[in-house]
Amino acid sequence: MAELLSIPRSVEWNDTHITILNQQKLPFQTEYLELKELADVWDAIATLKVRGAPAIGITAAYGLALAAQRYETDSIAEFRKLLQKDRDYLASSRPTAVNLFWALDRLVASIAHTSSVNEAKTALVHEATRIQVEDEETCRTIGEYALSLFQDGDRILTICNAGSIATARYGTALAPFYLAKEKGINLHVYASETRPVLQGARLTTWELMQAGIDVTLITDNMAAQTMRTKRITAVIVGADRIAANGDTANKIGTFGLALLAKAFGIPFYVAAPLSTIDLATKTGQDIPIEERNPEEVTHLAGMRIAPEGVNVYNPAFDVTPHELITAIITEKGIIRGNYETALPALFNI
Ligand SMILES: CSC[C@H]1O[C@H](OP(=O)(O)O)[C@H](O)[C@@H]1O
Repeated sequence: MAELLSIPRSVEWNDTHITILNQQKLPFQTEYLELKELADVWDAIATLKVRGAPAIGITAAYGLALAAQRYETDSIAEFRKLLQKDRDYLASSRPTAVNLFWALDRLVASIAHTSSVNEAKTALVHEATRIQVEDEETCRTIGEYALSLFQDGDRILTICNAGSIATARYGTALAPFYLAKEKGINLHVYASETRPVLQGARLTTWELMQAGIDVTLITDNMAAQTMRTKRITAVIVGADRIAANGDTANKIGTFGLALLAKAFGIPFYVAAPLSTIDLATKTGQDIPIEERNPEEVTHLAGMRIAPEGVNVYNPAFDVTPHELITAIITEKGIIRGNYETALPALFNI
C-alpha cells in the first residue's frame, strides 16, 4: 500500500488549525491551506477546496471543534448555544452531501451529557477525530466488498472523484482499485472528466496515476462509445446522499451513466458509507440539489467559452432512480434491490 500512502490526506487536525489539501489547485500544484477561522472552513467547503461527501463531513467536524475551543464562556448552556449557531453556519456551506449534516450533528450530540465546558471542548475534538478514523476503516471495508464484484481484467467506468482525497483514505468508488493493486489484481479504470469542475480529469487521474493504477481519461460525452468499444464491464460511482428508497444523488452525469449501463446490460454500482444514507429523506425527489455559479459552465480554466449573458443551468448533482442501481456497496455489505427494507436494516431499524 506504499503507493496509496504517498497520496496526501485531504484533511488534518493540528490543534490550532486544520490543514487541507487544496483540491482546487490539483493536479498542477500540491498546495496545503491552514484553516484557522470558521469562515475559512465554510469557504473551503463551498468553493470545493475540500470536497467529496466524507471529506466535507470530516472538515466540518474539525471546523466546529476548532471554533468551540475559542468559546470564552464557562456556562455549558451558553456553550451549547454557541455550538448550535456555528453548526448551522457550517451546515449552510453546501446542501446536497448529507455527510456534512451527519458529521455536524454527531459533534453536537457528543456533548449532550457533558457538564463542563472543558470536558465539552475535549469531547468535540475526540469525536471529530473518531469520524476521520472510522471513515478510513469504512472505506477500506467498502473497497473489499466492491472488489468482490470485479474480476481480473475488468474495465470499469467511474465519474467524478470518489477517491482517497474525497474521504479519510481509500475513497468509496475508488477503494476497490487500491485494494486490487495491493492484491495484484488488474483492473482498468476509465475516468469520465466530469464537467464542469473536472474532478475526474484533475483528481481521479492524478490519484490513480500516483498509485500506479491503470487509468484512461475520457470526456463525459464519450461514455456510450467507450462502453461499446472498450467493452466496459461495470460502472461504479460514489454518492452524496442516498434516500430511504435507494434513489441516489451523485455528481451531475451519474444518472446518464446509469441509463447507459442499463442499455448496455452492464452492472451499475453505488459505493458509499452508511453516513451517506439518509433515511429521513424518503425519495430522490426530496434531495436538495445544489446549483452552482454559472461561471463554472461559461468558463474553463478561467477563460470564457460561452457568450456573455447566456442563460446557464448548473446543477452540481443528479439523482439516479433506485431501479437503475444494481447494488449499493456499504461497509455493512452489498445490497441488491429491495432498498426500502434493506437500507433501514443496515441501521438495525
Ligand atoms: C466519496 S463521495 C464523492 C462525491 O463527491 C462529489 O461531489 P463534489 O466533488 O461536488 O463534492 C461527487 O458527487 C462524488 O461522487
